[in-house]
Amino acid sequence: MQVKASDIVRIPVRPGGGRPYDVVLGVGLLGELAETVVGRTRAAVIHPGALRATADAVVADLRENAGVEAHAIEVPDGEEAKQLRIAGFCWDVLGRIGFTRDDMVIGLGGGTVTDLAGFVAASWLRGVDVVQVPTTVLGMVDAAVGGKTGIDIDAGKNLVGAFHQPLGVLCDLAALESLPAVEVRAGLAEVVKTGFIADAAILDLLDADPTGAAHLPELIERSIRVKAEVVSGDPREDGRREILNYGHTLGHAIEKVEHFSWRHGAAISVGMVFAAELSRLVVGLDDATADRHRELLTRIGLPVTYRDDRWAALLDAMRVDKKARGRRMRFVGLEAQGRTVILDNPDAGLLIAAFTTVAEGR
Ligand SMILES: NC(=O)c1ccc[n+]([C@@H]2O[C@H](COP(=O)([O-])OP(=O)(O)OC[C@H]3O[C@@H](n4cnc5c(N)ncnc54)[C@H](O)[C@@H]3O)[C@@H](O)[C@H]2O)c1
Ligand SMILES: O=C(O)C(=O)C[C@@H](O)[C@H](O)[C@H](O)COP(=O)(O)O
Ligand SMILES: [Zn+2]
Repeated sequence: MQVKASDIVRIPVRPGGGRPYDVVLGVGLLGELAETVVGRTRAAVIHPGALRATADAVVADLRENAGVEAHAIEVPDGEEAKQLRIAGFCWDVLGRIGFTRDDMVIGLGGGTVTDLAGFVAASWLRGVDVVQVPTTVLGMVDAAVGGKTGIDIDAGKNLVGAFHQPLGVLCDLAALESLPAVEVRAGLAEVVKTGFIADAAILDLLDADPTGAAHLPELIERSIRVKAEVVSGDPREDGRREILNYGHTLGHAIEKVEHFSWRHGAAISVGMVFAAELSRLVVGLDDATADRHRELLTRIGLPVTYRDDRWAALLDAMRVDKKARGRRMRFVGLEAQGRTVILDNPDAGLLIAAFTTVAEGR
């Protein structure tokens, strides 16, 4: 997708008592990376195969313009990267190249790679610096910002990880030119989430152009601003940050049941429709807002239904969601657009009723 944006925008993230950083958004920013590694001895650029050429260019730039010993670490595409085996491979490489505490990891790729690179940085020597360079819409608007890092295990999505804030986030909109449309749509799911939980203008922009093309820089900037504000106030998810999990309880369960073959954005699209229906049943979310979920996500081209024969497995998966406490399942719900509420231990019958509205016979 061709993206035009004239200015460079810096969005501050001030995570509690932690180190402040900026999310930098603009076109042609990769050159800024060298400045962030000057003075270090080594940098490791973790990237997927799809971005090999970009990673090679970054490595060459860091060697020539920052004078560091730069290494590319290629990992599998997509969710395959978020595996213990792949984290182990990255640790092995860091060990082999003698990576020390003042060296720097760079996560170059979509949300899967920024989650993995962040986790590798959080765990290597108990924590080294990471700069995130997201190259998907989803990575820019959500995954690379806020320091949630992690990997998947058989028991579920993101169950092993750490909070580890990056030193900075560089969103080069030029990267999106090679991003397939299906990945843009997946990223728009998190943008829609941000619209429903916080910024109504996002929903209006997407209503006007559900491809996102006409307003992509503005949609990305608005979403990052919301995420930056939320994680600044609650970096370790002690409370308000949970709102960013809207649609994720069922969404993550679908990802697990589908053995991580669904795109994250597609799964949380269904998850948001479910959360809206549950909100309609439990806290009286108005019909127009609830219906707007299905309408808008469908117009974007995201799924809003899921097979009806997996409810038991989905329930099991939802019980190990990170928001659960003891035997109580907890969901992020909506009382109205922009007004989130925790739905604490909803009645089992209401959960099934909400699921019925997204269930599709096989
Ligand atoms: N940590 C967080 O706060 C957070 C937030 C949201 C999502 N996530 C995680 O993010 C992941 C999803 O991220 P995603 O949607 O970016 O998927 P992804 O990382 O799998 O990227 C999608 C695909 O696009 C390719 N790609 C990436 N950039 C490209 C480019 N510029 N041009 C062409 N191809 C490119 C990738 O190789 C991959 O095949 C999930 O694992 C999800 O759990 C994390
Ligand atoms: O940043 C957050 O906080 C989020 O919840 C953002 C989500 O979009 C993202 O998918 C996140 O990885 C989910 O986290 P988890 O704690 O539910 O694994
Ligand atoms: Zn998400």
